[in-house]
Amino acid sequence: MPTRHLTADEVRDAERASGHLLTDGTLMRRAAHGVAQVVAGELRSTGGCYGRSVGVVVGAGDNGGDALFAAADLARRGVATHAVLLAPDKAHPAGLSAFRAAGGRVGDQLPDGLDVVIDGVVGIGGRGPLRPAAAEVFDALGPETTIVAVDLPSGVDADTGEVHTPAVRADITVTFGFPRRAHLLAAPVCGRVVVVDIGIGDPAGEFDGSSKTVSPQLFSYSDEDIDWPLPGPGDDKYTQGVVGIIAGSHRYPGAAILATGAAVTATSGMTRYVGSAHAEVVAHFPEVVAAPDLADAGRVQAWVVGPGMGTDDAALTTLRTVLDTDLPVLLDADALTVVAEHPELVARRAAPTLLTPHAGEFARLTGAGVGADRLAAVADLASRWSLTVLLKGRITLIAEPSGRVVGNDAGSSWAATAGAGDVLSGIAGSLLAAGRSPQEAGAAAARVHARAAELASCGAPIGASALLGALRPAIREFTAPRGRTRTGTPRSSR
Ligand SMILES: NC(=O)C1=CN([C@@H]2O[C@H](COP(=O)(O)OP(=O)(O)OC[C@H]3O[C@@H](n4cnc5c(N)ncnc54)[C@H](O)[C@@H]3O)[C@@H](O)[C@H]2O)[C@@H](O)CC1
Ligand SMILES: Nc1ncnc2c1ncn2[C@@H]1O[C@H](COP(=O)(O)OP(=O)(O)O)[C@@H](O)[C@H]1O
Ligand SMILES: [K+]
Repeated sequence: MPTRHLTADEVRDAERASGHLLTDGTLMRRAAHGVAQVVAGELRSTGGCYGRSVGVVVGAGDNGGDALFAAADLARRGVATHAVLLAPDKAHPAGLSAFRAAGGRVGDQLPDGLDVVIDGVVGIGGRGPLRPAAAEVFDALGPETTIVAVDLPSGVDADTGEVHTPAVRADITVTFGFPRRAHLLAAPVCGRVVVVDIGIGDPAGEFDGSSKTVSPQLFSYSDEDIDWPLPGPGDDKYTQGVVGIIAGSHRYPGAAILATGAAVTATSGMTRYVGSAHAEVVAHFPEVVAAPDLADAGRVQAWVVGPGMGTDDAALTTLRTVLDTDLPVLLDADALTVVAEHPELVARRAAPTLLTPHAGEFARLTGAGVGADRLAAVADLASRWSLTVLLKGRITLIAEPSGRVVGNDAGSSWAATAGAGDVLSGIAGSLLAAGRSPQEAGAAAARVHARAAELASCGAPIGASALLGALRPAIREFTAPRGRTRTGTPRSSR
């Protein structure tokens, strides 16, 4: 099941709906206990709790309350605890009493050599960057100290995921009930995210696209949510969807080879190529059925158009022809530049359409930069143009016109290399041809692409050819245990 990421307001609604659990402090005690459990687990994995030392940085709100109660819990387990109160008059009174009663010490700064420091500066009530006094405390920590953020790393916006400067960089983030948007949108500064059950329910329930639910809605997929198309006993080369790639040129064959190679690798069945790099493509991948002109291409179930195709009149004509069909079309790179000049090309399209811009192409399409709120920006374009938009980056966001957005954290940044986008377009195009919706195709492609980058890299820089080379082992991780159901029902139709 996809995981929904809530806004701060939705979290507050969920907490309020829990009634007395909020007002009598039960939620905070459960939250604090969850934080203490995670910190204790961390200490146990490196030698045990007793005699270890933990610091807490405490702000003016309930986030600081969570941190103080958690530290009190740890103090009772034999951990030496030290607190810095950033706003001494406003520190959570009951939390502070519990902390002192458990033997915790309060000072102006934290001692050196702490095992763990708990960030209880701000949570969902935080606005803007970490203030200087708090930044000073975190800057003084040595690299050996593990930072555990309560709810969110302070200085990170809960809803947009904007990482202000300065902001805490956490090793672990412990949150309550449901992940917030920032846990996905700002994943690289959250570290490992642990969601503790504190007994509250999702206020919006299942997303139904109705106007009562907030829009956009952000989801993330687990590996189990990826439904990769596999050939069945009744399949032949045509039944699984034929993808057509229009990319690259005789002078610049790279994009053609990378996109076509990715399509060949991603699914079984057939890949067609159209363009002046046909000879180079076939030399690399003899299984590709290639033609120089669109008129001779043969039938396909989805088109990928754009990487390295140029932006001249011929490109415009080709684009118009492809977009006039009722087939799914993925537009990338040069095709996006052309569409930015000619938005009428996609305006009346009813067939599935997927745009895959990076930030620069996105700015060309909208006339404005992506800005700090990437989620709002991508959802807005998808809704205004009534098509699916995949915004590339470390966190890839795939937005449908309905306001449903799927995000994928690549987990590493090795894919930030020239030509990696061509590979992504080939993967996503072949999934479109296999009948996946643009959002499903984009989400599955982004996930497998990111995994391939990690597998190819193993800690060293890679080029796009290496990423393509690791695509098959990456896909295998998503298909191996889930090829068959016990009743023979295809998974995609359940
Ligand atoms: N409401 C509840 O029942 C629960 C709340 N919980 C905790 O409570 C937090 C929310 O508490 P609050 O609403 O009190 O808000 P926070 O504690 O997140 O922050 C609000 C306080 O921080 C100050 N502040 C805002 N931005 C700042 C900045 N950049 N630097 C320094 N100070 C800043 C504000 O003036 C305000 O005093 C959650 O994130 C969670 O940790 C948990 O205990 C679970 C239950
Ligand atoms: N910092 C990053 N971390 C992880 N993945 C990234 C990062 N930057 C870019 N990517 C991914 O790498 C690919 C780059 O695509 P693109 O910018 O179109 O490159 P090109 O046009 O050279 O092929 C996309 O899949 C994108 O999501
Ligand atoms: K925090």
